[in-house]
Amino acid sequence: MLQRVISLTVRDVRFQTSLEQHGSDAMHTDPDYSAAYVVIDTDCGLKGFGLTFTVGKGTEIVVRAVDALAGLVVGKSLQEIVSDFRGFYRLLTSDGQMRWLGPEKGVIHLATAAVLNAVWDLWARAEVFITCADCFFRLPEDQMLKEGYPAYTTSCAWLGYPDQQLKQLCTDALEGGWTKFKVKVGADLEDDIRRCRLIRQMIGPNNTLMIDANQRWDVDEAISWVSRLSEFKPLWIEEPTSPDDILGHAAISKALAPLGIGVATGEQCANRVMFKQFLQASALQFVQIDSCRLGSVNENLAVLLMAHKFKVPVCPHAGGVGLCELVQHLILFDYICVSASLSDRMCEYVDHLHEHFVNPVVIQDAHYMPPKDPGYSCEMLESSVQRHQYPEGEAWKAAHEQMTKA
Ligand SMILES: C[C@H](O)[C@@H](O)[C@@H](O)[C@H](O)C(=O)O
Ligand SMILES: [Mg+2]
Repeated sequence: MLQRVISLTVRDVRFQTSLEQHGSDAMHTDPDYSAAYVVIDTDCGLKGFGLTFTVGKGTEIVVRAVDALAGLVVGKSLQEIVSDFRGFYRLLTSDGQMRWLGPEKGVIHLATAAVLNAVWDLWARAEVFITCADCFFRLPEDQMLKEGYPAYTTSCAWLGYPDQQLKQLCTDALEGGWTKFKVKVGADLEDDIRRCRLIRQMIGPNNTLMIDANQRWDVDEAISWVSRLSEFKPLWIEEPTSPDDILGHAAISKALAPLGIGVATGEQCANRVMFKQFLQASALQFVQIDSCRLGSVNENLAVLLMAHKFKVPVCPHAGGVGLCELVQHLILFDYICVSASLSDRMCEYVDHLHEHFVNPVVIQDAHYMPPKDPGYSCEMLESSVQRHQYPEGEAWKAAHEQMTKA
């Protein structure tokens, strides 16, 4: 058997996280964590699972884009794909007609990520992975197996959470061994001051605080707003302004450096070319790769190598639905094969929706423990997919009925 791809299906799967304000921030006030979920079937029965993350409406557009790319995958053998993976990547991103939709940005690139994530999953399941015998790689690998990769939590302080909930979640997280916390900011300065003060008081001076504005400000506004929050000693301000404004980020970085605050960005950084310029312009101090925004493992590896060259730490964006499951592979690769450093490095963790995965992430003592099952860890439980498929799944039918009653 050639492991030839015989079909590629994609489904629109959405979770009603907005009901309880999970995932809310200054720009995305009612996110329903969602995925365009891809399954690749091969002639030998082996399957590959992939997804890209979205926040609700519009997932159907990503689904259509995946459908449009499917013809480039179906009929190919896995061998044909991986023996020239660069060529295959270019086939998906450089189709003479479809590249007009990007190139390598927006909906079409999210779709590319979903497809390629499934191809990587298929490849990983097909191969018996050979552990690196080389003693340099061996050491970091053993360390990861024993201790795991350090994580930080964003789950305590979504923007829509009331103070009481924030306090409770923070207390629980501290008890659970968490030492690094991210707080959403950017909608109202007085609220931010109150919430940051509360969290800083609870976590004490030695734990780490990060703040995230999700692109809410102009450049000057970002500098003055964050300066007002500097007394709470955040390690970074994340996405202070438009994700495309490289020189704006450089100006913010320069202005905040004397306050000891770095700039982090990447969850909406369109592609490796943008990352290259961010790095060249000293516009970020923390690289936040994203497993679904960039073109899967292929493009993320390019960014990891560039970050290493520029000596900028990588702290991946995760959370959403399935992002933790995916990105743990990338950050482990970064540590074992590229950076071998944990200095200023940590991977985001968000405590939602893991129960819908066949092999959910394992967190121990605020660390990601290396996944043991073959593949890219984003196979969802079929029962969850069916229940949450939009709009026909039971979860959505029930929601719709409730809305029509009200
Ligand atoms: C809408 C989402 O929850 C975002 O708020 C989230 O990705 C966030 O920016 C993060 O850094 O985790
Ligand atoms: Mg963010």
